[in-house]
Amino acid sequence: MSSAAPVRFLKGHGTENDFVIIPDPDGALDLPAAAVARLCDRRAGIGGDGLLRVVRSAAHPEARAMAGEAEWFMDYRNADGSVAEMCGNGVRVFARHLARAGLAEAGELAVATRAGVRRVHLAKDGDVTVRMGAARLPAGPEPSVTVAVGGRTWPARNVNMGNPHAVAFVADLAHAGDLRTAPAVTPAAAYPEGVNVEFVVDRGPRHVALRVHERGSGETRSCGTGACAVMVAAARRDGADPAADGVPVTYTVDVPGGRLVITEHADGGIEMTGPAVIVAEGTVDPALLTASPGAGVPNG
Ligand SMILES: N[C@@H](CCC[C@H](N)C(=O)O)C(=O)O
Repeated sequence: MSSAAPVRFLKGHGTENDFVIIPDPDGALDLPAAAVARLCDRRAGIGGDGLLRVVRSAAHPEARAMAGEAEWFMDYRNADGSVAEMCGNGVRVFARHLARAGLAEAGELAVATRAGVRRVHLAKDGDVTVRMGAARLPAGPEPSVTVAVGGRTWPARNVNMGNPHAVAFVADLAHAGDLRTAPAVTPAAAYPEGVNVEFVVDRGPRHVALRVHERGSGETRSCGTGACAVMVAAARRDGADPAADGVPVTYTVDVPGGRLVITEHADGGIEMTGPAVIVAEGTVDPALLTASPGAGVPNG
């Protein structure tokens, strides 16, 4: 262990989309992309699909304007260290951590994210519900982008949940292959900041299942924003549009790591319910945050 003070962490997941949680209330930690990637490394670090830094909104330049509405800012990073606007599973786990740590009351809670303030409802135990905001997608029922893996291509819907998604309905989830590399999405100009790609099959009426390749993380066991994007794409495909019909619609979305239940309301707002679990906590050797790439962390 290096002589600098150890850094506290927790580990949590939502439908097995797993996160390193770093409490940093005053925004005092230097967390460059390389340090985040080392913390998320599953062999040489703690391991996670992403990292949730827990910072007071007032202490973070990107969140200061939201401080009156939401005391805490979810500074979300992907496993490669890149910054993302929003993480749907992450925000449930973030809220669970706040309540468990006595930093927020169970019940209604606002969390600042780069995509804006998200309202969370959590009981002491059990599932957590998040108001995810409205989806943004091109008008009309037609897919506007194409996803390709191996020799196969599919039409896909461009759905923005604060972060970008391409949703492709496929005959079999196995057709997505091993997803070790990112699927090709065209036109690339539709996603100047990169894209998360969801592959979807039907499981029954208003019930679908997905696999996802996440921007900055690779294939994960779940993606909350992705599941919301899938729900909206499935609803439009099925002829349902609550903002136009005035009738809310609910889908069950199975992910490799569990199940999410998602409702689109008549005001366009999307509500997602799913689990959020903290599984461990401890301290990290601060050398992990400063080690040069490939150097590893010295023992002792
Ligand atoms: N797993 C998250 C999404 C995390 C961000 C994503 N990889 C991106 O870069 O947009 C979720 O649960 O929504």
